Amino acid sequence: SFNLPVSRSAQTASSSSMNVAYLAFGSNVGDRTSNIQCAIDSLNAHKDLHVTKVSSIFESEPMYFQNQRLFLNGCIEVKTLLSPQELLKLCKKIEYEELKRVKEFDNGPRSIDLDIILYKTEDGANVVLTTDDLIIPHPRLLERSFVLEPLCELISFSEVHPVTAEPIIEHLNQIYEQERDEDVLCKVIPLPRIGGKDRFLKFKNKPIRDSVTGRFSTQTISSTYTMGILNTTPDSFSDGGLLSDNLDMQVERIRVIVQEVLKLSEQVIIDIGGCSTRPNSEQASQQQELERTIPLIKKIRSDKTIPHEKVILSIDTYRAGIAKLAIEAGVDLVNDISGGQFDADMFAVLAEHPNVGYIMSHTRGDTSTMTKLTKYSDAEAEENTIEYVYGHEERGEDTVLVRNIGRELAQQYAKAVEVGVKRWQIVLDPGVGFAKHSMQNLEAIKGINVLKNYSLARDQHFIHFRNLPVLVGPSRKKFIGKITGDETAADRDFTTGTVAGACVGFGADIVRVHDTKNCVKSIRMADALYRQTL
Ligand SMILES: Nc1nc2ncc(COP(=O)(O)O)nc2c(=O)[nH]1
Ligand SMILES: Nc1nc2ncc(COP(=O)(O)O)nc2c(=O)[nH]1
Repeated sequence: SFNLPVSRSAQTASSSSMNVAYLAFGSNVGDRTSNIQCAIDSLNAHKDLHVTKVSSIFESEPMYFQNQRLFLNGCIEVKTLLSPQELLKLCKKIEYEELKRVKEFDNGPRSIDLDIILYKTEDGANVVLTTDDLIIPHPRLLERSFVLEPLCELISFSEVHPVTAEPIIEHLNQIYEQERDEDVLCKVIPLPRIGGKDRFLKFKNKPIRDSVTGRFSTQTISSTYTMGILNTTPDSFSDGGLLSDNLDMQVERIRVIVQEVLKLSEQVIIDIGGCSTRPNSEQASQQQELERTIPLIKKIRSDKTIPHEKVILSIDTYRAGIAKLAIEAGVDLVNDISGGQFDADMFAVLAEHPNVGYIMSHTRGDTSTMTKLTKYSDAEAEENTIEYVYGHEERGEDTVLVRNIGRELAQQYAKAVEVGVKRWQIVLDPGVGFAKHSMQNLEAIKGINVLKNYSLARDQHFIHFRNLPVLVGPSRKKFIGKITGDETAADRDFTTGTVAGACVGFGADIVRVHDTKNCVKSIRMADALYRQTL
């Protein structure tokens, strides 16, 4: 194995006055996401337990007994005063009393399964226990990618398995070495159900071995999402507000976008904006933004001719109040160019809606100052911070910008999960065109895979962006014009298609574009070339 930075958390666990346990959750009966959310809420409600971290959710084929529904799995970290036996009792109570689990047979369907996989006492020592009803570490942990993958989002790379004494992430790599189909997991972002049916954003992640380091990092092999834009602002720089204040025309435009994208995709995302965010633009009032967006969202969602299970709506806003109303009106995603910096209430709104996705973008300052805040260096990295880009050796000059973006997004991420936003809701965005000059925008795009593998260890905190999807919004932006000479935004569509394809090549999972008709083709071509998705 390789010399990994030992994260502070491994050394200072003793400073926490609580025991730390890692639980695995699984569900394949009923409304699986809601079962998972209820189980987490029930655990958190216990006076002697606090849920401190929640992983992504992965959908996977049932292991052992195939003839049943797909499972949703993930892991959580809890701090607790409960002993392992008391914790087991609490898990069983939640499974059988609160979530009415009915155990038909071993490895069979279940509304919820809560397993204790690791348990550390307050001095950081690992518990190793074998009794009739409880074995710690979980005996089947090392054969299950649907447990190890989410667990590796929560623990530092140096965390070792208490029995094998090998880094846990090494055990995951050993599973991936076998290249089994069932280990290609699908990371899902749960969205509001419509008509009692599950709706997700899905990202099928294939473990790819890095030829230099021999380590595995996951690469998305499912189709890249096309996010169409509906700017309802009269001054939006790119389409001059052609559609502003005409609801029927806007719905017609949406119908066209839906039809264009669904020709080549399973789903389409439409981003509805009511307040321009281009540099130095005058900011619409909350009331204006509300009038431009909420009636439109309601009209779309009440339109029976639109296939809502395939049409995913996003609200492009940095205002918590607008986000809340938009969620109530039927949006599935909140797209916040400020990453929660402009409105302190934004994260609380997302924490209340665990089945709404959150696009957390990088920027600095505000729309009137961001063009000047383009100095990126390693000076900002605090001395007690260990940064690491898992699977990539680059930690030199060529990743300074992206590691800065990662560090600043990690700060927002930490605040968000502190308030109760779940990791499974979050999509990252490097913020192309926000607090970056032209060449830096190119670097941000080229560094997407570095951002996806960014990790930061500081004191008690370990944050890894593993499995977080990345959205990029290059469409018609100035950095394109700077290179092609196209002064006006509307002349940049052809080149936006080129850039959209390149974004897929560099690892983007969602690309935000104006000209959906042509860009969805560029994106599909790039999937065929880079993701072997035909
Ligand atoms: N994909 C998937 N397959 C499974 N197969 C069996 C069990 C039974 O697990 P247990 O031994 O902990 O009861 N759990 C899962 C699961 O959570 N996900
Ligand atoms: N997530 C995300 N959202 C965005 N919203 C607006 C704009 C500005 O472009 P527009 O005025 O053409 O919408 N760019 C982004 C972006 O890059 N990422």
